[in-house]
Amino acid sequence: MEEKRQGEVGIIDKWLKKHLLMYMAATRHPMILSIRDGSINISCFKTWLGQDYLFVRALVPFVASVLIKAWNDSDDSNTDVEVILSGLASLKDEISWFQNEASNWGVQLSHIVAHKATGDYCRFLESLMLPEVEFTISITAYWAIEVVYQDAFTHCLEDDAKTPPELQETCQRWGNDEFGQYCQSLKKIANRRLEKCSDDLLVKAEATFLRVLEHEVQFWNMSAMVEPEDLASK
Ligand SMILES: Cc1ncc(CNC=O)c(N)n1
Repeated sequence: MEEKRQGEVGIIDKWLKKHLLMYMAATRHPMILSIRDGSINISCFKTWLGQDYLFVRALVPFVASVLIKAWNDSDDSNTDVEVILSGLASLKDEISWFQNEASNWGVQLSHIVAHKATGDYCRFLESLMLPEVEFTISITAYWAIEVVYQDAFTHCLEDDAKTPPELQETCQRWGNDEFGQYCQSLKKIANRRLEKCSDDLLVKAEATFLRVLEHEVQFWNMSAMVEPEDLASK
């Protein structure tokens, strides 16, 4: 039987256990904890909003490249393509949400300049878009990118969280059940590919997972910095 027996852990769960500290650094970053306990400085949130808008726009061609790889090499490409396509489609809605949210907070998106962490992360996405990067690697990266936000923002919506009301909608964007299900679908595709790939590819995929976590930590670190113009106005 090829099917995994119930209770048997997949490769990704083994990685999560092995790299728990790194995973927690990305999903329980001080910036997330400050949203959850209500102590967040709103100018950090605004920095994050503008920079994440740039990141999400760069995510579109990356997800499109994952889609093409699913179409070309997946062993179960019908369902894989459908899953990835729904993620790609929802990015359109997400970009509109950023534009609307930015206007509500008085953040001028046309004036946003990428900080180093944003540029580094976008260049990493570009490197993964190259045709020679295998589908197994790119779907693993895609799952990791999504699950960090899903896990982090779900944490901000728990019963005992003191997330400020004006940030709840943001947390809902990534902390809702449907997005949780979506991340599970990506995880299933990635696990299926990882179970049957070569040892060499498995090592590469694990390193890619860790690099996503590092970029996520750097991205939160950057967001937690207050913009110079915000300091000047205090
Ligand atoms: C830096 C970063 N990582 C992951 C996500 C979540 N994916 C799409 O929205 C995001 N928005 N930003």
